Amino acid sequence: MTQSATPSSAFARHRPTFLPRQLSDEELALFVGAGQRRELVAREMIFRKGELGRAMFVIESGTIQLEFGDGMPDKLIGAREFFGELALFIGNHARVANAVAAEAAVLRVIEHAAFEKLLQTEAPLLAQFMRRSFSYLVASEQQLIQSLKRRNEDLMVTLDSLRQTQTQLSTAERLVRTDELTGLCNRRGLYSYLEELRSKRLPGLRLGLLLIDIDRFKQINDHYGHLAGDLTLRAVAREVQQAAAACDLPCRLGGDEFALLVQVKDADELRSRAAQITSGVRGLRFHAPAEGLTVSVSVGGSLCHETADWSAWYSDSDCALYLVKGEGGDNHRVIA
Ligand SMILES: Nc1nc2c(ncn2[C@@H]2O[C@H](COP(=O)(O)OP(=O)(O)OP(=O)(O)O)[C@@H](O)[C@H]2O)c(=O)[nH]1
Repeated sequence: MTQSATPSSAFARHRPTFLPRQLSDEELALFVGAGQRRELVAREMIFRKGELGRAMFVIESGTIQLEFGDGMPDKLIGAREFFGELALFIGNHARVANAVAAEAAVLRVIEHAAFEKLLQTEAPLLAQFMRRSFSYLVASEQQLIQSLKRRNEDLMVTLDSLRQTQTQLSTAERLVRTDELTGLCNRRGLYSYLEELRSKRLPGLRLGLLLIDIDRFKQINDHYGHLAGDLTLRAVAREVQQAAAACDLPCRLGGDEFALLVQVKDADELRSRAAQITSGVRGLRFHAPAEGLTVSVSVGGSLCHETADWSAWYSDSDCALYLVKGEGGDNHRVIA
């Protein structure tokens, strides 16, 4: 490919693509003879995108920059090349790019009337010129379609990786709120649940809090080992989970302490949930390494005052739990 005139240093930095569109000696002579000479200084505008054109241009010397915009790369064209020909082929054609002198240049401007005249006197040469010109335009369109396809593919890949990141983020967010050992919500999960509690309330139901603490859990660890302790925590977590309805939140607050935040009709329903947990845990049976182990829990509960907050609810239920522990555990007590 023969390159056009050297672009100025400003253009060398963001050098656009060169495209071969050089006229033959005969075509050049024809257009130089028929066109008006126009001299341009660097950065002089020839036409703007969207303007209706009625002339084509042949470059005798210098470099012209075609700026298509919309993220398309600019083109630099030079001596013996031409541009703006669609205005003559189609008539009143809106320019598809800005044309600006990249450096001082000399053009031949072929107006509509001059072109019509050439069509009559130099038909074979013009037919050859037009054929070549159309082939070039078709090739450019195909190039454009290819580049749009590539851009579309790149966009799909970016979208895909964004979706993956989104999934990873929501997985990470879920993990941060989940207790690893039992799969229940952890304290952080409980706090974010409390922030949205208002939107989760069901009409006509009271809020109740049960605190569940495993009795003498340290002894279980000491006697049966830490693994058996973990099995116990998982088994108790399942019992707490089973006592929860869809609108309730079972969670592990830490160590051997669990909580169940429920929405119930009254204190009796809260008591029956507490009883379900104590009897469920009492009935647990284990395989090795916790064979022979029996477990019990103490459950303290209270109905939550609507105007109070978590720390007040916790403190009320903890008082009830303290009473059960003081009486030897394996029981429940609900303060209404
Ligand atoms: N296996 C196991 N043990 C844990 C875990 N987290 C805390 N613990 C143990 O749980 C025990 C809790 O002991 P305490 O707070 O004295 O409670 P307790 O022995 O149940 O005493 P009471 O509540 O008064 O009956 C400690 O020995 C902790 O090391 C855990 O994730 N796995």
